[in-house]
Amino acid sequence: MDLQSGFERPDAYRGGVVSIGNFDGVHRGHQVMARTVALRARELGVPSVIMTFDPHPTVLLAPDRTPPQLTTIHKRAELLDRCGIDCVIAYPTDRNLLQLEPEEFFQLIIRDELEARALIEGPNFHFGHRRAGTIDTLRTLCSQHNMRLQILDPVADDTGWMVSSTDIRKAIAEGRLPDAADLLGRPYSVSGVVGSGAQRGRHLGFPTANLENITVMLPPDGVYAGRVELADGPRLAATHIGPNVTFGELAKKVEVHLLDFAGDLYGKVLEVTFLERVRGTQKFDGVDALRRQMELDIARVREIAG
Ligand SMILES: Cc1cc2nc3c(=O)[nH]c(=O)nc-3n(C[C@H](O)[C@H](O)[C@H](O)COP(=O)(O)O)c2cc1C
Ligand SMILES: Nc1ncnc2c1ncn2[C@@H]1O[C@H](COP(=O)(O)OP(=O)(O)O)[C@@H](O)[C@H]1O
Repeated sequence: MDLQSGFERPDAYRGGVVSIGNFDGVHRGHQVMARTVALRARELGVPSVIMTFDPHPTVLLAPDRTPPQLTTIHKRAELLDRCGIDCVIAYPTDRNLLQLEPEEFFQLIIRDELEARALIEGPNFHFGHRRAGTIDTLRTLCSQHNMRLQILDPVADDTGWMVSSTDIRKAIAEGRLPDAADLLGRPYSVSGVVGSGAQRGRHLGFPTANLENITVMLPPDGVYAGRVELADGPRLAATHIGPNVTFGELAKKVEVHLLDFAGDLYGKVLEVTFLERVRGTQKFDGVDALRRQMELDIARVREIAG
């Protein structure tokens, strides 16, 4: 799969079946769209293309209202690849792009740059300056230019509600990780690079890999059951998010204790899933009390994730 920052290698995307959107989270609705794009492209023998934006347009338009991201651009590309997408364009959002009127966006991006053969979008697609372009605008422009357009039905959750990145963010913010997983079609996960901490974990009997450089949303402080995929197979993971209040620390950390594992993880990239919240962060009266609780946490992780 080809991940491009902007319009770098036109051969990989020109003349394809295209869908444009943020695709943050690549949730069940996005997956249906991406698979439909891939299927139509195979039928026509052309590339399947997703054009997305990195950063999210609201980073420029309303930085204080920018929602936390659910997926990095690399994770988005990986998940879209699994849906059969050939090329992901991560457009480095700039003011010029956001100023384009819907008709200009259609002409300059969809026709001149992408040379799209067909477009596939969801029912709430908007495009151009101030999101002025609607599905109706798009229908008119596509029929004027003889371009095929397919609008997909919304994908709903069990209660009939449309799956959305907003609801997934809400579920994660409230610690409802099983609900987030239902909407995503997989457990929520974050990736980080293992850095060094206070070197206390090994003395507690529970070494923890401290994950740094996490750029996506985190669930609320507390302990989580999950898994980590290592080169030699999966491991259960007890993850703590929050400050080590028992030791008088204030800095928020994300630390993963891998069950049934011993080895050096420094500098490695780990992706940890969050299956269920076990409890909140607590301040314990000393190391022994914390250790006893961590033993209970780990037993719980085995029940949930094992
Ligand atoms: C499963 C688990 C639960 C934890 N729960 C708490 C907690 O409730 N309160 C707290 O202060 N620290 C908690 N911690 C964090 C420990 O204090 C931390 O791992 C330890 O101080 C080691 O820090 P270090 O990695 O910087 O050496 C938890 C860690 C794990 C792995
Ligand atoms: N079961 C394990 N889970 C997590 N990390 C482990 C494990 N076994 C060994 N390690 C290694 O030990 C390090 C953590 O030890 P710790 O004493 O908590 O130090 P630090 O404070 O630097 O995180 C991890 O970064 C990893 O390299």
